[in-house]
Formats: sequence, C-alpha cells, structure tokens
Amino acid sequence: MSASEPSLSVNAGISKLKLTFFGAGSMAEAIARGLLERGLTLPGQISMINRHNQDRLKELHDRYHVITPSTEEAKQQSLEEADIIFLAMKPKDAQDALLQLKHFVQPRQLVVSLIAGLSIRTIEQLLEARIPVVRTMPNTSSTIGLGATGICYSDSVDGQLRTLSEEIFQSVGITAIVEEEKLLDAVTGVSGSGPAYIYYLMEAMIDAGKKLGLDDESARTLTIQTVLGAANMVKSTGEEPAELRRKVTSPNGTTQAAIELLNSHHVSEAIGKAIFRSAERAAELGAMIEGGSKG
Ligand SMILES: NC(=O)C1=CN([C@@H]2O[C@H](COP(=O)(O)OP(=O)(O)OC[C@H]3O[C@@H](n4cnc5c(N)ncnc54)[C@H](OP(=O)(O)O)[C@@H]3O)[C@@H](O)[C@H]2O)C=CC1
Ligand SMILES: O=C(O)[C@@H]1CCC=N1
Repeated sequence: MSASEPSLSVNAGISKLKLTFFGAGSMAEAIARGLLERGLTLPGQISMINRHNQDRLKELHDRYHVITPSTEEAKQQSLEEADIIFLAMKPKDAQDALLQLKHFVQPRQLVVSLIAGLSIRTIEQLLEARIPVVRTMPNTSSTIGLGATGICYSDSVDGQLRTLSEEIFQSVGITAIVEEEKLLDAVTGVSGSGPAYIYYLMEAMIDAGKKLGLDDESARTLTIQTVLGAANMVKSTGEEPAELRRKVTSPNGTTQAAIELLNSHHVSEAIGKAIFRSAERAAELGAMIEGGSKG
C-alpha cells in the first residue's frame, strides 16, 4: 500500500463500509446510533462486539438491529472483515484488546480510537503495524447528533481517509481537528468529560429547585430549558458568555447575589481545575497503557 493510495474504497461513501465497534459500551452506542439515525449507514453494516456481556449485545441488537457477533470465531471474522475498526473499550482494557487485535488487523483497514489518553504511537506499537490510525475524543452527545469530537491523525492517514473520518464524526456533531496530538487531552478535559460537568450543574439546580418547593417536573423542565437556552444564546448571538452573564445580572439583584456566593466558593477556579485534572488524567491513563499497567 503506497502512502498516496487510499486503503479503503472511500469514494463509495460510508454506507458501503463495514464498521466494527470493538467494545460495545456507551460511547460505541452513541456513535452507532448517531450514524444510523442520520441515515449514514444501515444496521447490517455495523458490528458491535464486547468481551462477555451477552445481555448488552442483545439490547443493542434489539434496539438498532446491528450485528452482534458473540462467538470468538464470529468476533474474529468481524474484526478481519471490517473496513473501519473503532476501539471503544476502557483504557484499562485497551492493552489486552490491542494485543488480541494485532493478529487480525489488516493494512487496508482504518483504526479509529475513542480511547482517552491512548496515543497513536502506543496503538501502532501494540498492533505492531503501520496502519492508518485516527485518534479521537468524542462525547456522548453524539447520540443525538450534538457531539463534539476532537480528531488527530497518524501520518499514514491520507486526505481521503481524513475526509471520511471527519464525515463520520460530523454526522454525529461538530469536529475540531487537532494538529498536536497532546492537545486531545485538553479536548478530553473540555468536551470529552464536559457533558458530565453540565449534568453535575443540572443535578444541583434540580435539587435546589425541589428544596425550594418546586415539584419534580417543574424543577426538571425549568432546568433543562435554562441550560438549552443559555447554550443556544451563546451560539446564536455570538456574544461572549461573560457579556451574556452581565445582561442577566442586575446591580444588587438576585443574580449578583448568587454569583457573589459562587465566587466566594471559588467555583470558576474549581471548574478550571477540574478541566485540568481531567486532561491530566487522560495523560496518566495513556502513560499507564504505554507502561503496561491497567490503571
Ligand atoms: N463515555 C464517555 O463519555 C466517553 C468515553 N470515551 C472513551 O470511550 C471508551 C469506551 O468508554 P465507554 O463506552 O464509556 O465504556 P463502557 O464501559 O460503556 O464500554 C466498554 C466496552 O468495552 C468492552 N470491552 C472491554 N474489553 C474488551 C475486549 N478485550 N474485547 C472486546 N470488548 C471489550 C466491554 O465489554 P464487556 O462489557 O463485555 O466487558 C464494553 O462493551 C473509553 O476508552 C473512554 O475513554 C471517550 C469519550 C467520551
Ligand atoms: O471518563 C472517562 O474516562 C471518559 C473519557 C471522556 C469522558 N469519559
């Protein structure tokens, strides 16, 4: 395979490619569901394999009608026949899985990793192959087409494969190409783990609303609409969050009182530290896989 030759027949489009999710958890489901719901491919083109959770495979098959090979032979065949293999297991399981995969992986295939921290170099070393690798950091909002995915390419990913990879993740949300691989850890801190920070905030808002006397449903719907509205305001108006916040904050009013309380607890600083810690943890997980430890 020469570097300028596309390894897959990408011209035919995603729908013609066999996609195998090696790991059948939340993130694999988010992307598979996004691709299916956007009509980018058909269930018969998607295989999802895991280690031993048969109930999970049945659930995925019943829900999406995707192929869920369960015998070792069928799993192996699915990995061998795939055009694109998505690495979708937890970092602690990545080393074992890649050592298994190295026996089946083919130079014509594209490997797309979703694994936090795992470097392209480690993937190539464990697979003992110079195979095109796309390292990504998506998030679970891909499930509803509102994902945010950071993408980085190994040198052997040519222009057509780059376009194809971007198309896959753009079909489930927005993408940001990261030239410097290390910055995927920053993407992990901001948007990979990001939905959890927002859910954390929402949990607190709903809880406080209920404690103030709102019924469960009102506390929930008011919180959801507030988060949706705020995100859309930033997006639609193009204004900075700080400016939009200023417009909510009347002098000596309720918002000022609330923000003063948040500032006295150093909440902004804590959020910044949390994002740094997530990025740092991604690097730690990558180093552990590289060093052969399970973390
Ligand atoms: N969840 C998220 O928000 C995000 C996750 N990621 C990354 O995605 C990856 C997957 O995360 P997530 O979906 O949450 O994880 P889950 O725990 O939900 O799923 C992991 C899956 O991997 C399978 N698995 C583990 N080892 C093997 C193996 N040797 N062979 C085959 N399958 C295996 C598990 O199978 P079984 O259950 O049978 O053991 C399970 O189906 C992680 O590396 C994470 O860093 C990235 C961005 C966001
Ligand atoms: O928590 C994790 O490790 C994964 C990676 C980014 C979001 N979830």
